[in-house]
Amino acid sequence: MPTDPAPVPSDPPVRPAPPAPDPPGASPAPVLRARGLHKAYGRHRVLRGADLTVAPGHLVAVVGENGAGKSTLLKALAGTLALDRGEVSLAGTLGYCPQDPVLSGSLTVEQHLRYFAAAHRLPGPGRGRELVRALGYERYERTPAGELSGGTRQKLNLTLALLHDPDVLLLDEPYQGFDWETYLRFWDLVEELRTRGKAVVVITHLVFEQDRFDLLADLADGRLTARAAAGREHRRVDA
Ligand SMILES: Nc1ncnc2c1ncn2[C@@H]1O[C@H](COP(=O)(O)OP(=O)(O)OP(=O)(O)O)[C@@H](O)[C@H]1O
Repeated sequence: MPTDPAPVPSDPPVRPAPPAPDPPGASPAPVLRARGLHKAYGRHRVLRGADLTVAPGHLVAVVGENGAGKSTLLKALAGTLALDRGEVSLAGTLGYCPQDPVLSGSLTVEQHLRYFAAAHRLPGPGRGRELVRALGYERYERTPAGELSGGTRQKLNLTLALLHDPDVLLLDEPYQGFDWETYLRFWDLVEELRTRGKAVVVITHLVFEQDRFDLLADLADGRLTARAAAGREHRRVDA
């Protein structure tokens, strides 16, 4: 009688190979990449093929004339505005601080921290309280947002964007209304994020601050070009 063939041992499960480490000197993979962004409002073509690549730990300034489309670009990167064409890819979590704070006037600062912490499934408002202290407005924790000054509302706006410690932070003129002390605290905070490998994209008009940034991306005619330190040479920012 023929005997059953011996069972063939099955192949060991195939595991995906771990990602190869970056070779020394190689640039890290981008955490945010935008390609060929197009956006028109009616017949007004605001973005016309804008490209942007942001590496972890990089601080990028988006500059440009009033009406150049900087806020439109940031909304498109944040995914809050539908593009006509183009692609945005994000490798990580996102925090977005729009120009106009989206706060509930009747809720206190503390209540905002709690609600947003719950929305992000954080264990509690601990990180929010740290940020409130870092930006120096802890005396307003029990004040309803509707009674805060413009600058303090902006601090709360920034705190909420940072609450979940995002990998990429998009800031639309974040320091409008900040006093000098808060402005300095803001930059300390950004430096701390950067040293932890977080990427930060800031719309700014403060071009005298250019030494702070890894890249100064100039938006004109719907496209971004990198402004060299001397402010003269331009190249595309999709390297
Ligand atoms: N929802 C909208 N509908 C129609 N036009 C719009 C809309 N939002 C922006 N625009 C127009 O698109 C252009 C770009 O606006 P955007 O706010 O993106 O510019 P910006 O560079 O951020 O300006 P600023 O420096 O003044 O803040 C402007 O001409 C603006 O009037």
